[in-house]
This record gives sequence, structure tokens and C-alpha cells, in this order.
Amino acid sequence: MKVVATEKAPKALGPYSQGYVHAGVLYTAGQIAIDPAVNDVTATTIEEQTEQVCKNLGEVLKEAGTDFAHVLKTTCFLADMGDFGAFNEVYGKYFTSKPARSCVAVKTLPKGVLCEVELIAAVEE
Ligand SMILES: C=C(N)C(=O)O
Repeated sequence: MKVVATEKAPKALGPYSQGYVHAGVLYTAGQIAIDPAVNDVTATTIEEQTEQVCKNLGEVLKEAGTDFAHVLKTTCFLADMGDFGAFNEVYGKYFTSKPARSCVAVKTLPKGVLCEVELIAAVEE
């Protein structure tokens, strides 16, 4: 089991890691739209926040030695299901292999953000 940690993605907000690799599989924490350069949420719209989330996940994937093409499953959390279409527009640019997915609306997310995404990906060994 190997912990994944990169300064190119936001630091954990609590007692968790950015990701773990075990048996050739990466499990990430949920990423929210924190810009790691300033350690804060600067994006405001669902489109901007989804971009930042995907960029953050891209850095965690890279650190683990894998990429978006190897993602098996994502779980997406939206603060408002009314954002579903706009979220999908940006999400679809990154997850072009269309991994399995669950998408749910939740009451609130950390730091009051609009979306959070976690994923499971294969890591070539
Ligand atoms: C942002 C998170 N992944 C968390 O608080 O668990």
C-alpha cells in the first residue's frame, strides 16, 4: 500500500490522504475546487470549479503514475443537481473514456463548493 502525495494538488483538509495505491489500483480522496497555488477556492462558477477539480485529480493521477484514460469509476457530488449539464460539459472533456460513475446531489460540501469528485483508477505495474 502506497500513499499518494503531491504539492501540485490541494493538501487534505482533514485526516485523510490525497490517495492510496494498493494492488495496482488508485483510490483518491474527493477533490474540491481548491487552487493549490493559493490553497483556497478562487473558482466561482460550476464550470470553473469543475475545471479546478479535474486539474487537481489530474495531478493526483500523475503522481500515482496513471492518467484519466485509466480511470475505472468516479463518484461525483453536486450541491445542486441543476448544475448537472454544465458539470458534465467540463467533466466530459477530461473523462473521455467515460468511466463508470455515480452522481448525487448533497446538502453541502466542504468550503461551500459546488462539486466534489473522487475516483478509482488502474495503475500499470
Ligand atoms: C474534501 C475532502 N475530500 C474531505 O473533506 O474529505
